[in-house]
Amino acid sequence: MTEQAPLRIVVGSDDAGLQYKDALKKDLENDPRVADVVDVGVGSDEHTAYPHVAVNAARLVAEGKADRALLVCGTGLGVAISANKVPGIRAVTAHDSYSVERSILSNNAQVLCFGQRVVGLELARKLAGEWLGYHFDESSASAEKVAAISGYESAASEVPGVSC
Ligand SMILES: O=C[C@H](O)[C@H](O)COP(=O)(O)O
Repeated sequence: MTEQAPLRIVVGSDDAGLQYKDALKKDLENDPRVADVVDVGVGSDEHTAYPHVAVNAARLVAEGKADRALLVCGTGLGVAISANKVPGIRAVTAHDSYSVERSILSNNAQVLCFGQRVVGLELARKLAGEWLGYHFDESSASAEKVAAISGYESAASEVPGVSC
């Protein structure tokens, strides 16, 4: 297996995901597979709504300033929907081991989202640890399908009013 470069990770949450975000951040900071952790908020006593935090995090990934983002809100849904508005970003919500694995190996998703009101903290920590161990294989059969997603994205931005 090829040696993987340590990952640069962005973490973010709204106030509903703050406790998990801080716990996961601590784990990531202590993980040798992680080179750097950037926290885009929220901090305690901060109430920025999830779309702003998620888009800020996703933009760092899209701009190449980070490799992946780990986002938390109440359900993990709002942060994923918001992050997916950033061109080039594939964000998923996943609360089970198989989906977390496939989010990387099938979908090359750069953004993983958890719901603090949905999944237990220890499971979220375990899943985040597993997530770090997966890397997309550009020579796999999945690569063509991921490229097709990107193709639809550029087609939609080039053709005004496209509906399919
Ligand atoms: O998806 C949204 C999140 O769960 C958020 O934390 C809570 O959003 P709400 O306050 O609009 O329910």
